[in-house]
Amino acid sequence: MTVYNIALIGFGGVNRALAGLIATKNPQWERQLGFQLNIVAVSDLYLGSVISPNGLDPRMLTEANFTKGGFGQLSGGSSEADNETVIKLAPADIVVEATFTNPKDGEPAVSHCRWALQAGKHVVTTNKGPVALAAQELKALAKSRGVRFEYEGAVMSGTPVMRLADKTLAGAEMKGFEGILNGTSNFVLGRMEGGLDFSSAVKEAQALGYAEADPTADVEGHDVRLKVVILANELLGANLKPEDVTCEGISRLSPHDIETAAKENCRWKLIGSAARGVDGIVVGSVAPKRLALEHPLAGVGGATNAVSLNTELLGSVTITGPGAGRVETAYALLSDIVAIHSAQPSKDAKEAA
Ligand SMILES: NC(=O)c1ccc[n+]([C@@H]2O[C@H](COP(=O)([O-])OP(=O)(O)OC[C@H]3O[C@@H](n4cnc5c(N)ncnc54)[C@H](O)[C@@H]3O)[C@@H](O)[C@H]2O)c1
Ligand SMILES: N[C@@H](CCO)C(=O)O
Repeated sequence: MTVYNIALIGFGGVNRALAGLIATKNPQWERQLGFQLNIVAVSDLYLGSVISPNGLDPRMLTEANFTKGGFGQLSGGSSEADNETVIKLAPADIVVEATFTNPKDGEPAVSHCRWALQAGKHVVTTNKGPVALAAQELKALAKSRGVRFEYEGAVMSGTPVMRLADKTLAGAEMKGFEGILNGTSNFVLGRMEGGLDFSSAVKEAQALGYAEADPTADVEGHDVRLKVVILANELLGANLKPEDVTCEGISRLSPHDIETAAKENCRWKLIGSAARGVDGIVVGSVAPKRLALEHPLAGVGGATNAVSLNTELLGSVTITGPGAGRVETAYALLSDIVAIHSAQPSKDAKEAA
């Protein structure tokens, strides 16, 4: 049986949900996917760090109500988060990075990924910072160490937009994309259309686990800007940086704007897009747009995301699905591990060699 030892960096909504899935689904994964996951370390800014080479009980991790520094009570634990030691020294095959997204320089998550890859460990992450700001460096580093850097959950949560484009639409010649790429702002717009005020709607999105630690990133469009950068660089071969993408969020839309649009059979949506111009240059933008109700993106509600990929050979292909959520995003991490598993000879075979 293949068992991947994993180290969780960050133990908030997403990594906790992954631990919860491990607690119940390992036997099923062994049958259906050919592997089980074993958590050998966790490090969290608030809770501290713990390394346990034989593995930690995932149920205990998710059900214990740890308070600040609580990992210090566990065998092999410390009340301080020593990410560097955990990443470099824990006997993990895969480091799962799910700390806060830092839209400015991606740190400390970029360093977390770098340390792991340098140590010959695969990295799976839902953190947009390292992917938007350092993907080229981290992909090259992974290649040089014979490991993988996977990040499907950085855009559209567990909805597989990047693998769809990379694998299933290979050769279709991508020209651009446009879509709803932030679950929180889409949820907020829908709740405001239902009469709720802006800040109550944001609070609901936070309680449901959709929002960033600082929800300003969601409602001011900064989160979508990172996703536009990621998709433009991945799908269109661009080399965009966040400052190359114009950005306006939804915070300036008033209840009156939303009401007026509804009366005129329209709906506001926060749209992220990028396209290659005739000069070959890729241009990206984030802005609220008033869409007629017949527009394919107008009916996308709640935290659901949708993106239409404009291809040369197939025309427009739209993928829609969850754009945020704890379990939905934990699924993205699982899908990354499935990709790692599929791409390499079995761990058992390597050990036998
Ligand atoms: N929640 C979603 O729907 C979703 C979807 C896609 C991507 N993401 C991304 O996934 C990541 C995790 O999301 P989440 O919802 O679990 O966030 P969260 O805020 O619930 O959890 C983040 C955790 O990371 C810990 N942390 C922060 N900085 C740290 C550091 N330097 N070292 C160790 N621990 C640190 C925090 O204490 C917290 O427990 C974020 O980058 C987010 O942008 C989230
Ligand atoms: N805060 C983000 C999470 C997914 O990246 C959103 O609401 O879409």
